[in-house]
Amino acid sequence: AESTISAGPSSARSTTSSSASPEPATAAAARAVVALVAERLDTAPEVAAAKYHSGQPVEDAARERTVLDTARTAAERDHVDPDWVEAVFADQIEASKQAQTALLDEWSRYPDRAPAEAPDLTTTVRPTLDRITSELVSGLARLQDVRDDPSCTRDLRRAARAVHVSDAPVQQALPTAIEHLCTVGPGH
Ligand SMILES: C=C(O[C@@H]1C=C(C(=O)O)C=C[C@H]1O)C(=O)O
Repeated sequence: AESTISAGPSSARSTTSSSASPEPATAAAARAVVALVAERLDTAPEVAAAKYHSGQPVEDAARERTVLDTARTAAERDHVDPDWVEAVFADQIEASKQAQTALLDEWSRYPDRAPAEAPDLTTTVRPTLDRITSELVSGLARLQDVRDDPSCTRDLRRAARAVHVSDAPVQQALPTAIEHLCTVGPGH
């Protein structure tokens, strides 16, 4: 049956279309970015495992510079604010080190909880991180348009609460990882 649009008052069409609201776009962009942030942070146990077995320190300043430079270059290519992208990636690095430090501390106190094996950092984990870098910059290109919206922080927190990560030290580092994603709210 064809629907007929009656001119009666009960079916009066609203002059404001629901698609005019910025909210859904903000929520969707926030969810996509938080999923990538969580995926990146969830590599911390593997990175920590590699370092536990190799004895390498958590911090690798040269690698950090490479990560930040790669993110900046991708931002410029995708027309995203490079300073914002660099600040967001600095948070990702900080959050990863926070989770790694907590895990290594736990494993040194309770060696039976330490992973028996570790993936290779250079050939396995870092290539994964590099793939996420480019995906995250694309996600930030979408979030950029709504990062000033008052709803950005709320949508981000909501997405962060709903996201699943592997363990408590990773979960605890999430607030650090989302700190500068929106231009209003925490950190501003
Ligand atoms: C993840 C690592 O640990 C630290 C965190 C980094 C990151 O999040 O990209 C980079 C270098 C390290 O300071 C790593 O060594 O690859």
